[in-house]
Amino acid sequence: MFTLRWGTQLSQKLHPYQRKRTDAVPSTGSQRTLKVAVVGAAGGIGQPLSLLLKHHPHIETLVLHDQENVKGIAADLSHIDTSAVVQHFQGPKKLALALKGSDIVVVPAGKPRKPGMTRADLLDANASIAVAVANAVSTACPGALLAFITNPINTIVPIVAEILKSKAVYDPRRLFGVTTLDVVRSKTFLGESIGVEPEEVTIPVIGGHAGLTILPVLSQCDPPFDGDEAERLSLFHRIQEAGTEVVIAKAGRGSATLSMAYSGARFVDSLIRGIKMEGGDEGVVECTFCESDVSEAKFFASPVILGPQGVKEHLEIPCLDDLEKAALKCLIPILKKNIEAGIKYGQSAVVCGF
Ligand SMILES: NC(=O)C1=CN([C@@H]2O[C@H](COP(=O)(O)OP(=O)(O)OC[C@H]3O[C@@H](n4cnc5c(N)ncnc54)[C@H](O)[C@@H]3O)[C@@H](O)[C@H]2O)C=CC1
Ligand SMILES: O=C([O-])CC(=O)C(=O)O
Repeated sequence: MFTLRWGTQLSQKLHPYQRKRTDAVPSTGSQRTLKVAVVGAAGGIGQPLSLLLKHHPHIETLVLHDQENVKGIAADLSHIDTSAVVQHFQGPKKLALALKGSDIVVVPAGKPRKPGMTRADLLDANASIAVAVANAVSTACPGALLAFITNPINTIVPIVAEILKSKAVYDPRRLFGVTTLDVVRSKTFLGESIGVEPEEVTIPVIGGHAGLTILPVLSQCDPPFDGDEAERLSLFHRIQEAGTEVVIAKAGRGSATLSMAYSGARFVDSLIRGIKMEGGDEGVVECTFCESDVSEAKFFASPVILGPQGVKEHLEIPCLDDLEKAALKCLIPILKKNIEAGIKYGQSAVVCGF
């Protein structure tokens, strides 16, 4: 029978640079206790993401929210023989009600790219969605772990932080931009290149989630990638431009949805394993875009250990080789600019009372 591989198999192996921990608490078992909400559940990512989450052994209630009608999607999912209860809500007026008491809110709501667009071009269309979700979270579930998939991630996450700050509910440990797809792609492409199963590959991907801000740390790949400089550069470029590869292939019908749903489900699974303290000695490690002081940028994608409150510990930026050091130097000013745009947008949204 087909079974999804939740838990350690679906997540990354221990990173080579990760410290062993001694304060881990044993698994609390597999009771369904959690309420997880998907905002944008009718979309290209939202539907397969919800399908994957319907199978999760710890999810008791799966909430689907969208501005479009999700009643049919909820009816469809509710026939699957797993016991997560599916609820559905439509429209902005129902958003706070939908999110009430959620433990995790994952947000794939928003416009995707068309060929010729950058992720930054989505800001005008998607920023107000992020503001609306942040406002609703602040009253309905201020303690929830909040994971944004909506692009442009580098700017959306700082916007949300400003809105939550204005409501006095911002906790940097609980706000994430989902960059797991960059790790998933890196594992796949490196697995092909090295000649091993992609599941066997571990590699941190740091920085942000757009073009040059995506920095796959090839030098820390396990098993090692020992391609020559031309091969390294070509792989580096393919990982950075993988989103565009899909946008071009879809020819106007959006961007990555299925690989993103898989990656989003994997990230939610890691958040859940953090909540349930299921990471064993090593803890649950994911690369994610969140506020930290590990770099010169206020928000940065890097490996973190997840726990019940979200980020439990930021791991240091992995050792970089000369190519990666140059890439980091080049990405920091771009990322800072993206973040600054988000802070400005968020602050003006607060002033305007959105
Ligand atoms: N972080 C990442 O790695 C990735 C991010 N993305 C981003 O994910 C977002 C969604 O992509 P797709 O699912 O392909 O788009 P889509 O257009 O297929 O789905 C978006 C859904 O959001 C809903 N929506 C829009 N505004 C809403 C609101 N205010 N409240 C509730 N629902 C709302 C729409 O009705 C639609 O059902 C895009 O911004 C895309 O760029 C896509 C791939 C990877
Ligand atoms: O490229 C896009 O617009 C969607 C995205 O973020 C990705 O696939 O990495």
